[in-house]
Amino acid sequence: MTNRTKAACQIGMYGLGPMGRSLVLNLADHGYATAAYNITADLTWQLMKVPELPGLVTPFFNEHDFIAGLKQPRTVMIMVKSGSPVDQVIARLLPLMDPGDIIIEGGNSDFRDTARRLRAVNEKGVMYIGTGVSGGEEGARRGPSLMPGGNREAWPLVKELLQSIAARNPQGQPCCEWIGPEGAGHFVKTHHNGIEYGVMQVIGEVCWVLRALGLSNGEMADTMDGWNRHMKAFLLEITAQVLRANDDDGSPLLDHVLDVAGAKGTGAGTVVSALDLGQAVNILAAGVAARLMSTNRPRRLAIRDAYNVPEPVLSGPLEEWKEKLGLALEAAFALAYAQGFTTLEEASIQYNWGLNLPQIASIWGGGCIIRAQILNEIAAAFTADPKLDTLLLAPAFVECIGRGVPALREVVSACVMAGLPVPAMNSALSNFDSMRSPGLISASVIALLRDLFGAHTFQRVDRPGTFHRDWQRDAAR
Ligand SMILES: NC(=O)C1=CN([C@@H]2O[C@H](COP(=O)(O)OP(=O)(O)OC[C@H]3O[C@@H](n4cnc5c(N)ncnc54)[C@H](OP(=O)(O)O)[C@@H]3O)[C@@H](O)[C@H]2O)C=CC1
Ligand SMILES: O=C(CO)[C@H](O)[C@H](O)COP(=O)(O)O
Repeated sequence: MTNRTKAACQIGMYGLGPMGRSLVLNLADHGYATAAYNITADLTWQLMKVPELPGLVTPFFNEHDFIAGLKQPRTVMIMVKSGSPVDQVIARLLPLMDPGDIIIEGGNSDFRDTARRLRAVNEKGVMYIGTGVSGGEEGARRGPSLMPGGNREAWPLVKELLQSIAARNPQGQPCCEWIGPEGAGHFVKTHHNGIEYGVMQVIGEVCWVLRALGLSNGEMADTMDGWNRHMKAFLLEITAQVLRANDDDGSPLLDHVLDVAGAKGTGAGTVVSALDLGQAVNILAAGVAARLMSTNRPRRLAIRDAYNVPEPVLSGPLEEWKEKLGLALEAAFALAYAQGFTTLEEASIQYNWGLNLPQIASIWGGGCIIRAQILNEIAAAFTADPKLDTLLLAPAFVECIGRGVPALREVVSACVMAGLPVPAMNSALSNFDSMRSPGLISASVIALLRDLFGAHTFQRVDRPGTFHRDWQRDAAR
């Protein structure tokens, strides 16, 4: 450590992978003297090679110097692979820190882990913030959406710093506000990713439909751009970008890409934590399951060979298809975002977090991967009615979903008949049909089956209370 840097840094970044490195540069751009450390020196050297590395960035090569290089009370942000690496890093840093210092952990952590870490760190008097960070590498560099939660008393100490590096939404507000206690910040980020899974799967399915209609990649990209003029969704924007990307030989990159989609786990985390809260997030779950099914390619190829099924082909007037698909896409998006927000609302109640839903919509309005015009409508809906039970009852949603569902139904039906899998669009439709059905006969049947085999009782439409039938007596008759 040089004299210039001795205890001079306002924040330390532990972890210089794509996200940590970008956040370091973002912090320096905003005038924050930043200490940078990575467990292996390679990534630190890579950071030092960044052209015109701002003078405000100071690399460190051991943890003692890194912590000693921070102004007190110290603020350390951890940006490493989620899971046990976070625990390992905390275990190494905590003995070097003092009461009043702050740890900000910004990976995609499970919210229960965050609550556990917060308690452990607090025992030493160190404050803990678990923050969601969204926007990928470019977002982290130029302005991410940030979802901090944990020790509220730490918020005034880091608010200015975090808000200064965050994106601004279309209304000019910083995409960073306090989310809530314990693991609330990471919970909200996980569910952001769950929505991301759902809408990415919908987009992928729409691309497949366009391909089955015979469109070239460029035509598909133009179609996305057309829809995106009013949907203003970042994921649609980058879909057009990837559809236009060419390989080195000038051929479309998409045509060379293996049909296997990875997943680091936040989608599954969304589904599990939603189920824990009694929420069925079937559109988001369809996104998770579709990626899982893509991964075993040898098995898929063996099944394809065993059944010898032809590639799906769709036909019909192209302009009509595009119009239907656009409406179906909008409705499926609306249903996916609605599922995400319903779980947030439920988490807020069950965990007593006091989540500010309009504010979360506004934080997601810029910087993050799921930013889109629809978030303005979501913010407006929860502002107009803070007790709104479901977005499906908000006037803007009633209009969008009501308009789009007939088209969604036609698209899903045609795909089912052609053998083109559209699990997310199908789930969106099933979700809507289940929610708007006056009587779910299937549920009544299940209620009786459970009563028959397990004496679980059932309720009646004509009388209050719970009932059990003497099924043995029926059988004896
Ligand atoms: N990439 C993205 O788009 C986004 C990522 N995130 C989350 O941010 C976090 C960082 O992501 P990203 O930058 O992409 O990189 P990775 O998730 O790939 O994590 C890489 C970093 O973790 C460090 N690391 C791994 N194991 C350990 C360990 N046991 N002890 C100390 N350091 C360790 C690596 O150091 P080394 O290489 O030297 O081992 C490297 O600095 C993750 O939780 C990720 O889920 C959040 C939003 C977006
Ligand atoms: O958090 C993110 C975006 O919001 C990360 O890019 C995350 O890795 C995406 O999830 P997955 O790897 O499961 O696709």
